[in-house]
This record gives sequence, C-alpha cells and structure tokens, in this order.
Amino acid sequence: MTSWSWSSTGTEVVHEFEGRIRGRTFLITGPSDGGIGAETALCLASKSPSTVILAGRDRVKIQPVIDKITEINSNIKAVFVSLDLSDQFSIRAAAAEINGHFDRIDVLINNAAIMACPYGTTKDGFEVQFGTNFLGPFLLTGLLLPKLRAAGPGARIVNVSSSAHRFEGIRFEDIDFEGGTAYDTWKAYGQSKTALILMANHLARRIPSRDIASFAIHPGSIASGLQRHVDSESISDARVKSQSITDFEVADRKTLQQGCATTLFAALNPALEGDATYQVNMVLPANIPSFLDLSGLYFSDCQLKNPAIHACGAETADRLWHLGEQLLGEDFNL
Ligand SMILES: NC(=O)c1ccc[n+]([C@@H]2O[C@H](COP(=O)([O-])OP(=O)(O)OC[C@H]3O[C@@H](n4cnc5c(N)ncnc54)[C@H](O)[C@@H]3O)[C@@H](O)[C@H]2O)c1
Repeated sequence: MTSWSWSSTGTEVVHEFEGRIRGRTFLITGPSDGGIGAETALCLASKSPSTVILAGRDRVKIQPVIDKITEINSNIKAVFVSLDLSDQFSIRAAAAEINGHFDRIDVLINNAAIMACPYGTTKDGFEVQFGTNFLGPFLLTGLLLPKLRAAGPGARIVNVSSSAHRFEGIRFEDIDFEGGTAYDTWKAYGQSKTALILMANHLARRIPSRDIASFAIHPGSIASGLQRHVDSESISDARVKSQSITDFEVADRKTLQQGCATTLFAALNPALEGDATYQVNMVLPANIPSFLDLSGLYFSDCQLKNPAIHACGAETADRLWHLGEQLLGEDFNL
C-alpha cells in the first residue's frame, strides 16, 4: 500500500484509486494550462473518467488541456464551460448549462482562485478575493448540489484552500476591509481561504458523507500563474505574518505533479468517508479509529492536518454559510 507524504504525486494517487475514476464525471474550476487544476485533470484523464468538465474564464488557456486529455484518451468527454467566479450572472449561467447537460457530477473540485491582488470589487460589489475565492465557489456548489446528490455514493466536493488561511479568520464585522481603506491583500486572501475550509465543515455536518463528502485541502507551494501579483517584498511580508508557515518558502516548492496529489487524494480516497473496508493509511491521533468519517476536515501533503483555530467550529461555519446565502439572496435548504 502506498505511503502518503509531502512528495506523493497525482499519478500515484490516481493509480491507487483508479476504481473511483473510471466512468465518472469530474468538474474542475480554473484548470488553466500550467496550473494545479490542469494537472489534476490530466491525472484523472489517465484513468478513463467518462467526462471532465473544465470550467473557467478563458477558453484559450483551457483548450490546450482539453487537447491533451483527448490525446490521452479520445473517449473522454472533455468539455469547456464558461465560468467567471467574480460574476454571479456568469456562475448562474454556467450552473444552468451544467445542470442541463449532465445527469450527475461525481466530484466537484473548487480549484480556481486569485491571490494577493490589489483592492477591487467583483461585478457584484464584493471584495474581490472574498467574492472570487469564496462567494463564487459557494454559489456554484449550492447550485450544483442536486447533481452531486444524483451521483450517489462517492460524490465529493473538494475546496482547494491554502496554508495562507492562517493569515486571517472571517471578519464578520468588516468583510470588505472598510471598503478598501484598510486593505491588506494577504489577510483578504487568508479570509477567503479560511472561508473555504469552513464551507467544507458546514457541508459535512449537513449532508451525510455517504451522499456527498466534503473536504478542504492545501496543495503545497507550487510555481504557477497564481503569483502574478506577488513580488519578493510581498512574499516576505506574508512570511512575517504567517511565521510558522514554512511551506511558503520557495525552496520547498512542489512540482505540479506533487501539487495536485492532495486534491486527488481528497477527491478519491474511499477511506475518508468512513468505509471500514479501506485503511486510511495516514498518521492519525491514537484515539481516532482508522474507519472514522473524515468528511469536513482539512488535508495537506495527503495527510489530515489541523487548520488554524479560526477555521474550525460549527458556529463559525454556520454563521458564514448564512452570511453567504444572505449576500447572494439564496437558500440552499441545508
Ligand atoms: N500555487 C500555490 O503555491 C498555491 C498554494 C496554496 C494554494 N493554492 C491554490 O491552488 C489553486 C490553484 O492555483 P494555481 O497555483 O494552479 O494557480 P493558477 O493561477 O494556475 O490557477 C488559478 C485558476 O483560477 C482561475 N481564476 C481566477 N479568477 C477566476 C474567476 N474569476 N473565474 C474563474 N476562474 C478564475 C485562473 O484563470 C486559473 O485558471 C488556487 O485555489 C490557489 O489558491 C496554490
């Protein structure tokens, strides 16, 4: 049995859990060529899923990934869906298209994000990182829940968070940093990534994991298009804020193959939903049985990890869920 660690690769994960891929439908947001989402899609494609839905803003950046999937296996349906997570109108249109064309979604991977960009607002007027990284995936997930339920056992939601969630909790009294006057771009990124961990926590408590299991993960530090707003001064500023986050060091960077491993581990490993026929094969505290239902929890390096205290707690998770519904005028009836 594979031993999972910092250096595990996406190829190793899909090899181990091949049975959870064949014939299934996967939706990945933000799978631009050269990013973690694209590598996730390519690893899945090597094990014959029926469909990979690639949802993003820019078809030109995603078409090369579709071409590579088709090269790997021309029987896979690789479909582009136009999706701008900073625009409710676009998210609703994408969800309507997906709901209209597909019977089921087995795994939704909320991978897309922006990081440490200057202050701005989304088309709907929300602070840009909270709006794009949390409210967008939150709305998309809520609108797609019926198709995830339709997939039956093994359905999963994976929120790609970050160790940078440690920079900030949810600023319930000042979500948008006083309209930008007190803006700290790293704290805003941290808040949005904390929100994704709390969202997985809320989903896991409201939906039995045999119907849909939900996880949040940190992929590691990987060179990608994400760092376009980040210069060395900003990185050292972030290091000072994070203190304990050693994986922010460039020297510790993972390859894309290593960077997609934890996403795939959370998307596919049957042991995580409490199936006693599989061994978790992870380092767990001594008092936790190996067949525990781990839905709602946080993973990094293909291991269960503790997130920051501010990213834990049912009360905070429920409060955030209701705030999201209120801001978007939705009731997902969970
Ligand atoms: N690269 C790292 O070191 C690192 C570390 C921790 C967490 N992460 C997380 O991993 C995920 C993938 O990041 P990556 O490193 O592959 O970066 P990336 O920039 O290659 O991927 C991010 C994707 O999100 C898309 N995106 C951005 N705004 C969008 C919008 N409004 N609507 C739709 N799509 C949008 C981008 O077009 C891109 O395809 C992100 O959630 C990121 O926060 C990355």
